[in-house]
Formats: sequence, C-alpha cells, structure tokens
Amino acid sequence: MIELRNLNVTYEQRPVLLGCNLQLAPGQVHGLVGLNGAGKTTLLNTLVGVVKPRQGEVLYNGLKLRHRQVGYLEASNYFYANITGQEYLGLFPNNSPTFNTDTWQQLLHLPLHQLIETYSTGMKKKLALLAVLKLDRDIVILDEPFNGLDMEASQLLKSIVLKLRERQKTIIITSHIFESLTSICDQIHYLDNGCIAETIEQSGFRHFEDRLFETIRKQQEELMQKVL
Ligand SMILES: Nc1ncnc2c1ncn2[C@@H]1O[C@H](COP(=O)(O)OP(=O)(O)OP(=O)(O)O)[C@@H](O)[C@H]1O
Repeated sequence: MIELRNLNVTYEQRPVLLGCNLQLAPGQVHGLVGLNGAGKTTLLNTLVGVVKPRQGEVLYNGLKLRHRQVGYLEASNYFYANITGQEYLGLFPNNSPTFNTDTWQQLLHLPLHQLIETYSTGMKKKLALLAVLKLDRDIVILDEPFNGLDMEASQLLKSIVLKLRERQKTIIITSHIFESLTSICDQIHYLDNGCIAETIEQSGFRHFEDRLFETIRKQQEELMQKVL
C-alpha cells in the first residue's frame, strides 16, 4: 500500500498541494486526473522525492517510500546530448529476468543505434518507457505516457500496463484523455483544489466523466457569452 499523508507543497509561497491524502492499493492501476495546473506532476514528483513537501509524508507498506522502489516515466523526457538510444538504455540496470531489448525492438521499432536527438517525440517517449521497464520496479509511475504516441504505440502501452498489473506492480498513470484511462484503471483519483477530491471506482467512470464535462461546459459557456 502506498500512502500519501497530509502532503503540503508550496512553490514560492503558492500552495499546490494542501493536505493531500491518498491511499493506493497494491497491484492495481491508479489513474490520476485533474485540470491543467491542478498539481498532478507535483504530486508524482513529491511521491518519488523529487519535490520535498513542507509537510506530510509518503509511505510504502508503512515505511518511507524510497526512490529506488519506483520506476518513473516523467512527462518531459530529458536525455544526455550525443548518446544513442542503445547507450541510454545501457545506463539503466537490468532488474528484470525477462527483459530483452531485441524482443522489445520487434514491438517498438526504435533506431537504437542513432543519436537520440534525431528521434521523434514518440520515439523518445518509447525509449524512456523502455528504460523504466528495464528497471522493473514494484511501483511504476507514468506521467502523461500517451503524449506523442501513435495509435499502435498507445495500444501497446495499454497492454503493457495491464501486463504490469498481472505481475503485481502498482501503477500510477496520468492522462488528459480520460478514455485512455477508463479501459486500464481500477480506480481514478481526481485532484482538485490541492487534494484528492474524489476516488472513482470502475463502475462510476462514465458517470464521473459526464458530470465533470458538464460542469466544465457550463462554466465555459457562461464565460464565452461575455467574450464571443
Ligand atoms: N517548479 C515550479 N516552480 C513554481 N511553480 C511550479 C513549478 N512546477 C509547477 N508549478 C506550478 O504548480 C502548479 C501545478 O503544476 P503541475 O505541473 O503539478 O500541474 P499538472 O496538474 O501536472 O498540470 P498539467 O495538467 O498542465 O500538466 C501550476 O500552477 C504550476 O504553474
């Protein structure tokens, strides 16, 4: 079980997380949604220890969660200059008994011997994902993993997530495309006003989506009447 307890995060006096609490059951796929700027990436960065909370803690099975327990695919991927995809992958320890670059290549078709700066956005995303899979950590965090992926790669990513769940990994995934989460998540957590406002079970996904979109649509319509 991952537990976020009373997390408070502030950037230059501006609070982003305000007493945020969340419990994430193991071996499940957890979606994290919220509007732009709601604090999803901040929450994930705090979870892995990249951002230090002013208050609160993150526990894994009752102990402080350690960075090394997490494989983190960040929303923006950074790579050293002048290295190939193959060299990049070589920087990560292989903790998986089944990881095989050649087999993954049949699925991902990456030009591993080329410099990463020649890769497209989607290729960079796939490469960063491959490194996370090689690490084979118990907790896998995927921040906007569908960004830049084509239909084939998006479908593959969904299958990967479900396979990881079969292997008892705990997965946390964000996406702005709600329907990309509904087919793979066990629960979806809605971040609003600095805390988890709601946790939705599978049976409630459709209703939640309708409700949220209707609220947003009404707010937009009122404002649009003033400007258009
Ligand atoms: N390093 C930083 N310094 C100052 N403010 C920041 C920093 N990182 C994020 N913020 C601010 O914190 C708030 C939450 O940002 P965050 O990136 O966590 O949101 P998000 O929900 O992931 O957004 P999006 O859906 O747009 O990716 C935003 O108002 C953002 O401007």
